[in-house]
Amino acid sequence: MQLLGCIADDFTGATDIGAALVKAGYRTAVTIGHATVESADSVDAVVVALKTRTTPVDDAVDASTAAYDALVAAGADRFYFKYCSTFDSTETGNIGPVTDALLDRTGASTAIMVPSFPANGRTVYQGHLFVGDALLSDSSMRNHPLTPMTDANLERVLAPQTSRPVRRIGLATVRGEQDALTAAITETPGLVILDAIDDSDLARIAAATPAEVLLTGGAGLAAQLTPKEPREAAGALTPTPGRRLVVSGSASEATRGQVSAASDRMPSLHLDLDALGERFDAEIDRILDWAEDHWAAQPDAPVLVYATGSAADLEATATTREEASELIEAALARIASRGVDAGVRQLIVAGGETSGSVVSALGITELLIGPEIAPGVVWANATVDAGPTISIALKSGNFGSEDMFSTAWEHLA
Ligand SMILES: Nc1ncnc2c1ncn2[C@@H]1O[C@H](COP(=O)(O)OP(=O)(O)O)[C@@H](O)[C@H]1O
Ligand SMILES: O=C(O)[C@@H](O)C(=O)COP(=O)(O)O
Repeated sequence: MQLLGCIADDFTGATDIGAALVKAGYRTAVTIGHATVESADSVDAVVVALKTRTTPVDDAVDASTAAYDALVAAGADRFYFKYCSTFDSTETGNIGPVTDALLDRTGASTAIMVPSFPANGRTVYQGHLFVGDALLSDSSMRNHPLTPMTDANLERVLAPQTSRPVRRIGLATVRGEQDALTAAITETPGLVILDAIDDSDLARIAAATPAEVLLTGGAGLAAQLTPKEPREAAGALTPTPGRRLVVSGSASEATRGQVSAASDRMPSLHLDLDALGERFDAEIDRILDWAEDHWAAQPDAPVLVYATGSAADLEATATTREEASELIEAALARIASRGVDAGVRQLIVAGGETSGSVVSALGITELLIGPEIAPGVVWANATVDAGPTISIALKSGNFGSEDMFSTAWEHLA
């Protein structure tokens, strides 16, 4: 038996890697933050979705090692720590500390660090992470509300987060002889950052990395792994008919473009943080009444509730960013859950942290991966609080085409 155990540091990342593994031919289960992996016997990979990207280091380490233990109990014998393709982290973690803890737990001496995701424009060259044609530090990630990324040099970002040596392997070695690449990966213990600028680089890295080395990175590398017995990629899901809702807590550039495109095409409501801060419950009631009017008038049309439409919104509140972000996540989680009570069966959630809050509020424990909407974004089916099944798409901040809030529904058909 060979079961790949993946630990994802946020929920959008979990569906991102789940989709990549399904495409690579793995039968894959995505479980939400809980330790029992019920379907392990019938799958080739299990992804445990955590919400540890921005939690305190100790909490992230505890949750990740608990997930690791559950995966071992389920029979996993190879491990993958999935973090963001833009290496989202703070000065203290959590990429370095979680990698260290997983190395301690597995007994492996080496971890490869491979955030590249070429299909979404994330590439690593000379140890520097690019987003499209810009260095990470010149991309919109520089202004992320929770994990601003102001340095594209991955060695410099990672070194303060880990107690182990950090080194890197350049593109010439990645593109050279496989044996030499394997030797370069394993020659000394530590965390090894690898250059990769297209999928064939990732395929070479996947092929050259021995099974005992801890895999870490974005979903791009996962798409190049090969299961023992490759299966056909997942087919279409059976969508549940019902109302459609988009909740967006993401402040990322791509989401802002999607919000702006959607405002011309569907009823859209911008969260009023001051009103939420002063009278949370009454404001949620008002938003649900507003949505109900639109659903009643046009049952198939989606409605959008969003936190940030422009970069200026990030500065516009009287509260601190942390308070604003907590308020937004709480509000969108409540709106999604009240929406499901009101008949929403097709739901898009934009933002990784936001997805964590919404999925937890809905009591979802497992996601069944379905059709792709865009690279890294998929529909999944999930049971809400042991009640209705809904189709849900967890959209990472910077993924998806500009019109996806109005076109994603077509992929469910
Ligand atoms: N206008 C705003 N002011 C403060 N925080 C915000 C604002 N808009 C969004 N946020 C917060 O920023 C975070 C965005 O993170 P996330 O949901 O992961 O989105 P992304 O996938 O774009 O990174 C969330 O915690 C959200 O509540
Ligand atoms: O690897 C990626 O880029 C995504 O899977 C991801 O983790 C994105 O995070 P959010 O932008 O916070 O959704």
